[in-house]
Amino acid sequence: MMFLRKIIELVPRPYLVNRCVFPNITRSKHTHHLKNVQPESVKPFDAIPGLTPLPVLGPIQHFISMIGFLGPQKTFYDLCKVFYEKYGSIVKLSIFARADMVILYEPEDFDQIFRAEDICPSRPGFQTLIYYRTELKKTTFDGVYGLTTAEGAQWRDFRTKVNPIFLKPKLVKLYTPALSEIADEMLLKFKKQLDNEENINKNFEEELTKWSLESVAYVGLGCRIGCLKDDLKEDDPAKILITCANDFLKYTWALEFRPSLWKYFSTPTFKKAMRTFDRQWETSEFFIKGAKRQISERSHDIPEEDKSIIEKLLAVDEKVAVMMASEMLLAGIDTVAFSVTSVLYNLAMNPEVQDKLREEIHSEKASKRYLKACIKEALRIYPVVSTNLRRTTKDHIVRGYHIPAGIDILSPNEFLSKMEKYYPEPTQFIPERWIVEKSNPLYHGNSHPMVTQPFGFGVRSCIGRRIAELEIEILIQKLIGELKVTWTGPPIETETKVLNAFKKPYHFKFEQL
Ligand code: HEM
Repeated sequence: MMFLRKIIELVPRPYLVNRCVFPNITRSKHTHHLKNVQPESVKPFDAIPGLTPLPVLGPIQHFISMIGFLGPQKTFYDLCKVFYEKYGSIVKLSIFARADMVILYEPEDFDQIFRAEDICPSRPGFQTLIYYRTELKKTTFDGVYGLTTAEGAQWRDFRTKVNPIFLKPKLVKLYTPALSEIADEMLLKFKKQLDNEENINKNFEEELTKWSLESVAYVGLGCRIGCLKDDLKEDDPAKILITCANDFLKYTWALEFRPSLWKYFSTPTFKKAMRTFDRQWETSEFFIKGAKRQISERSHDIPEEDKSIIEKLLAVDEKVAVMMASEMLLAGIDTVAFSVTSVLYNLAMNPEVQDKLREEIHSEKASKRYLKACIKEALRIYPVVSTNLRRTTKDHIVRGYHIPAGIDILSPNEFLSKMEKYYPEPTQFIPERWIVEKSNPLYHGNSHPMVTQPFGFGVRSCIGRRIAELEIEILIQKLIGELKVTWTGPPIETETKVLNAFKKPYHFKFEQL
């Protein structure tokens, strides 16, 4: 700390950025005793087992390869497993310049906290994006901070405005035609390359990302943006959005999950991140203006229930509309592309499941029961978000320990979802568990309902869930309806880069039926 202070003293004031003070990062004193509770019956927060922090650095020594027992290459899943095996059901992590974290491994325990916090839940967002919106561009955003970064009343107001629009029953009917058209184009792209397996696998992630951006952009902006064009130029606004989405994760990972001094200095990566946020916002505004023009040029008014998400958002408030679109373009791309890859990989590895699904797709029945079960099962085994998170806003007692306000509570959903305790044959892809009767030992209801939560929990859960599910269902129906997919390599592995990601290379093989 002394060393840091010395450097800061040497730097001329205008170059110093005060990013050290973040809202909600402090917690109430651990020695503080809860009202109405016998002090001796409640163990203090600091008594929770976990990583022993070094002064100033926190438990960083555990993450340094060769010194600690963790090593730097682990996924969140691996970390959760190591902590559980070493410390048990409740684990504390203290990391320099972050709020203290507690991982709770018993679903009843995080259920208790998540429910008690579900009136206006706090979930710490990406600190760089929060800084950009609430400090650097404070006057531009003027209190409209979006769902991913807003907290308290600002989050509640925003969510109250957008919830009815996202939850309207006609959403599926409204967007199915356009999303089907986009999925058809994607299918055509695959079909054109069937005999070039190498090419398909090399470009697989990029092509899926373009499809998911095109799909979510249609919903968020109300128009096709042209991501699926073969000759996308670097300065095409669609290409800019793809680059911004990639860079967003790249820079967030570097600044917030790796050692970085961005809170004290404008490091080169920090400057690039701010430029990315600028470009992403300007491009969202550009597309929203286009959508606005199209709506105003329309000669007739259409019934309220047929109005698109964007038209309804614009009627609420233009700033909310741009912010919501901008967030959809960040949150709705890699999440959906990863989930589709997960479904396809599991179908490729389980040909009998794939055949059964294809039978449902080709049947005259309107039911998508088995398709939905396949998606649920893929998200259970490979969720894009490994752990859910809430920051406590009040005191709690869990397992006899005092947890004060300001603590980040992690529910290790991916880890729990692969435990025999909750699901028989937990690593096997068995979509039937989501549809069998209660009497069947596979029945998913035998597990605790909080164990598998790929879209999060309660009033702060994913607002894009229905859109994501619709996009995935439509694309999988098209692909599996016409193509047979197999996997020709060793089992796929994941890595954690902010979100879960699949390690390359891919080994998909698609064949025309
Ligand atoms: C399969 C795809 C997706 C998965 C697995 C997923 C998962 C999640 C999860 C776990 C959360 C945190 C929820 C919580 O804290 O309880 C979340 C939040 C969010 N997601 Fe998604 N998501 C997906 C797709 C999308 C899409 C397509 C959009 C945009 C339309 C979107 C927009 C958001 C937003 C804005 C939030 C913040 C909500 C809030 O804090 O009020 N997501 N998502």
